[in-house]
Amino acid sequence: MSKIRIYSLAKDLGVDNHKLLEILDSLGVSYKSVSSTLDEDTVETIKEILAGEAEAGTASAAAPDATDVQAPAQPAPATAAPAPSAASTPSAAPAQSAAPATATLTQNAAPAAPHPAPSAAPAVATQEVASLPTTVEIPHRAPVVTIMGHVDHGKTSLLDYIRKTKVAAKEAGGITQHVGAFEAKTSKGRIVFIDTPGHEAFTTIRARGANVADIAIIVVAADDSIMPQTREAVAHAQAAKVPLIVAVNKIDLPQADVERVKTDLTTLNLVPEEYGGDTVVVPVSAKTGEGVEDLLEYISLTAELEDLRADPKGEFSGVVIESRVDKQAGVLATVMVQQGTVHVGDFLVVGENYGKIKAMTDSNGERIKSAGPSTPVQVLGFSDAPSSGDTVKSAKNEHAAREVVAGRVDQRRDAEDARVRRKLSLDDIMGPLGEVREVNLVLRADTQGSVEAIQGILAKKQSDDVKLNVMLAGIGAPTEGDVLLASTAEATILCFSVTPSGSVKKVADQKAVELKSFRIIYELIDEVDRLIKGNLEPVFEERYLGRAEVRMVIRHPKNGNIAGSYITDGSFKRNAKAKVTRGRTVVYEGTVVGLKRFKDDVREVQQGYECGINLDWNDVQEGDIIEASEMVEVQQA
Ligand SMILES: Nc1nc2c(ncn2[C@@H]2O[C@H](COP(=O)(O)OP(=O)(O)OP(=O)(O)O)[C@@H](O)[C@H]2O)c(=O)[nH]1
Repeated sequence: MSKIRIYSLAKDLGVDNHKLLEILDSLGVSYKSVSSTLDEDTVETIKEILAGEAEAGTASAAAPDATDVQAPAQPAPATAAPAPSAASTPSAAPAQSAAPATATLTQNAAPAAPHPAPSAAPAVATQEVASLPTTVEIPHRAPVVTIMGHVDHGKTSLLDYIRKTKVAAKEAGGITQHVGAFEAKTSKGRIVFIDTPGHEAFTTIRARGANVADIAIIVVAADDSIMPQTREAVAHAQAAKVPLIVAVNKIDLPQADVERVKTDLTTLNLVPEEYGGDTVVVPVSAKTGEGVEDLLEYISLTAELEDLRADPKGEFSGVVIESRVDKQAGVLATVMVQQGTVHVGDFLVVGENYGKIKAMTDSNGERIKSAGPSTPVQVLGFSDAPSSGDTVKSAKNEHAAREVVAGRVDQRRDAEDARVRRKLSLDDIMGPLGEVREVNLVLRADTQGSVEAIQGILAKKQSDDVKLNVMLAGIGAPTEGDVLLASTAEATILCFSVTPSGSVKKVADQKAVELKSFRIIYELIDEVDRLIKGNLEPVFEERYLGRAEVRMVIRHPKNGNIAGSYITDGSFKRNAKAKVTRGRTVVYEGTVVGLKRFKDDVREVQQGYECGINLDWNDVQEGDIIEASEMVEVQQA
């Protein structure tokens, strides 16, 4: 017998994937995903364990106890893991979010109740899980998937095929509007596809701090293999830390070469499972539909492992996917519900605007009254079009919505003011101590050879303190996509022997992304050194400034006691550190908060002059010696 994947074995044995993962955990067998393969010995051991459990189950069935209450009275058909089939009726499939233990049990199968994440999962026996109260658990939600890939590799066709076969056809006369997302019903539950260009899901939306996609499908045409935008798509998915599945499309073409794609994927550090890695590669044809069911099943399996949950009863929050202004209807915004439930009539706040939902439609264009997690809805009711990636919250009433908006306006103004006034404190400059700093880079060069050479040098520059992350390394001039990636990941774009176009430079400027071009490799390396240094924690040392003798104490009605002093050595500066000694004892350490010459505030006073020193301390006495010093950054080699 050859190796078998975990999910295939689960299907063969009629048990839940999580059940198998629990057994593997208890056996100490490591796996990366449900599509990891198992060897023959492990399969035999699993079968023995399950047989043992079945026997024990039969015995306990004879003498039922409290944990068996959920077992069906009649033997049920094996529906726990239906084989993917285009013929399966969508309505028969329990929605993933409707997870309560309503699924019929097979003899060993766990109910379709929410499962704990496999890594965190103690090996709880199936029947114990069945007896746990499901009410305390946050229900599962449907996965949100985005499809990305190189131009013409078939993203739109694949989405269209899924939409055509998996979305209930609209009633005649109904108008289906483009809302940027749709829901597919599969034999494994609901899957939500975002059909805005994948880049947007990962750049515009992520740049605003929201993450809308749970899983990325990277489409690669089997006759073309890895292309520049494939690399970009992979980099985006990796930067967003979402699991990715590779769909090798166009396998119906005679020149299709799936094996070549698999080999090429390894150059992106994506090692297909067949080669011992953990990248799921699914051959499909958007034209004939071959493999599409498998792809949907892999999406569901990945979602199951991700253990995606959201509370429909929790506080509502969502993300704007897209918005447009309709001449007749007004502002139409597509919002992905992430938490809680949104209702017609609710007040929503987005950015510095709010609105009351006048009407809501689902992705089929049907009017709906409410929507729960992982549901894309088109909302009518905003007065201004919100931007993609904006977070949407609800407010109790109009008054509360206004208050939230007013608070945000204030906050923005304060932040703007602060940016103008900002002076860095030592803590700001130094940041948290002892952390490994990361320098994110996007690398563009003229040839594969240059890319590899630069990457080789960069690898040697890493240290315990600084990690260099090359988010994307590609051949050719940087693209706007690179800039968006760099902006989200706070990366610097380094170009070697390639020239960025004017439009790319403009976007980089707008997004405040550093874009630097080099013709000499050592200059590029010098820049990397500078970036590394910029990331090193600066070292400061205290440097002596001067000394003053307190000759009289001046009582000031507002500023307290001021030390009328004579600078005997060096100089004094405002904001310098101050140390006061009386005899041999240090009586005060603080800051020179003010310096005066006669009635004027001054920044600095030199040796030989008299001045008033305000220490923001009232106990200064005649005869005290004040010493001033300042913190200076030490240049590191
Ligand atoms: N033979 C074959 N052709 C396909 C398949 N999928 C897509 N195509 C064709 O490939 C071309 C590009 O497909 P699209 O779906 O527009 O590709 P895309 O990736 O969405 O392209 P952009 O939106 O331009 O980035 C079209 O002519 C499709 O008909 C497939 O599975 N088999």
